[in-house]
Amino acid sequence: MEGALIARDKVGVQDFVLLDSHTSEAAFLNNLRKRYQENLIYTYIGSLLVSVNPYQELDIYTVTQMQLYRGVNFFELPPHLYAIADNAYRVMCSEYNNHFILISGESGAGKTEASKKILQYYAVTCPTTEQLQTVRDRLLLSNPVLEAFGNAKTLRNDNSSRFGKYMDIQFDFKGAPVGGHILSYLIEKSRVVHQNHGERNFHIFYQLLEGGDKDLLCWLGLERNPQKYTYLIQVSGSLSCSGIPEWFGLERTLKTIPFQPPAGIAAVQGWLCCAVGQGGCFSKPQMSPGCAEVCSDPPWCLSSLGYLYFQVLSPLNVDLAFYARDAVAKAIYGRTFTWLVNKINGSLANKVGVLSGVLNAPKIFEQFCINYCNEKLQQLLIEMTLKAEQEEYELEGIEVNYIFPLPFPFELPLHRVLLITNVEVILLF
Ligand SMILES: Nc1ncnc2c1ncn2[C@@H]1O[C@H](COP(=O)(O)OP(=O)(O)OP(=O)(O)O)[C@@H](O)[C@H]1O
Repeated sequence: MEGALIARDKVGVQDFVLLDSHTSEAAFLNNLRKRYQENLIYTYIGSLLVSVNPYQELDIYTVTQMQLYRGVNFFELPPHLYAIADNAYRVMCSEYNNHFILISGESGAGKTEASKKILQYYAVTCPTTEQLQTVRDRLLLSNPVLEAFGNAKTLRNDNSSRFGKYMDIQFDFKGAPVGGHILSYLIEKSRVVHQNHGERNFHIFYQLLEGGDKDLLCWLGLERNPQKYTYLIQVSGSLSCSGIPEWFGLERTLKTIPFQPPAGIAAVQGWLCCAVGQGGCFSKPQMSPGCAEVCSDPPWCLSSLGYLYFQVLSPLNVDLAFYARDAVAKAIYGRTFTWLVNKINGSLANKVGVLSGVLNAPKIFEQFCINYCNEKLQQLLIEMTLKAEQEEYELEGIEVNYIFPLPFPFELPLHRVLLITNVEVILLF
């Protein structure tokens, strides 16, 4: 008995609602710390799961673990992401309604990893046929592609998603995954032309230059040395891809999804031609003072975009021409990303139409929109948990201090608005 109590004390409580002093922040953090020290990274708050990033590989995501959680009642086993995934899936199958899993947290908290683990769980545990395996594989493979083009090293996370992702997985009446589709929003296009000190541009550029074979780079008119490219050398640290999936893996994935290899990377090259040296802008002595020519070298652009060749003579000074060059680079990248998401959606053989949107906005406004979107999702979560509880109390005649509804967006402390960078949503239907 004593041994059991010590063990319980050592790992705290599995569900925060069981904490004696459940309103104390210190007790909450203490419980989280105790469990984290024992590599217990998951704790429930009722049906919500709190996760702490372990920053190390834990032996809790094996197929055996997946089988263990499959079809088991929520609270019968220790808290786990698989329990959440399984519960959403089973309720969807039994009640024939849609479910979503909302994953939110600050940058580097582990949202992307969590969404990948949920997808892996469904890939392993859901019934499937040989034909449906293609959809399943493509769903899993879409991640490395999106990460290559949509993730970058930031000060908080070496593999930070610089876009919001809303993914849905469609199941048939037997519960087999038959399709999916991804909505990406607010790709951080400003990153292609400017990165903060210590941060990097999107992974794809470094991957391509580091791993692409000589013939490919030659065909694309690119040089291996990233120092040649203005947009890639604003970082202070290493330009290599350590810790990030390398080019070879990505190339294999692109073929599986499948992409036409030349088309898949052509737009990247189109963007890089904007980034060469001082960019495509230079002053022409024979032009009147203050004039600059913004020029895209015909062979590069023709081969990259197939049809786009432009030569603009305009009375711009060098600064304005650089500004225009950056705008073109951002537009190309934004469109590339949209195209990529559309392509992935097409390959997922979904029955509903493809939805994909990437907004074009200056950097601060971009961040504002991301925060606004996150706060809206957070509000939805509060609505669906606290409000539902309050209504139940009311029905049962239990007195309660009302904390909902609260006016949006002022109900949340400001630090929260600043810290959250994106939210992952997985919808099951
Ligand atoms: N469950 C986990 N097990 C082991 N390592 C993890 C886990 N979750 C996250 N990590 C580590 O933390 C890093 C950051 O996690 P992740 O990229 O998922 O954060 P994020 O919340 O999606 O961040 P961002 O908002 O910046 O995209 C991962 O690259 C991985 O190294």
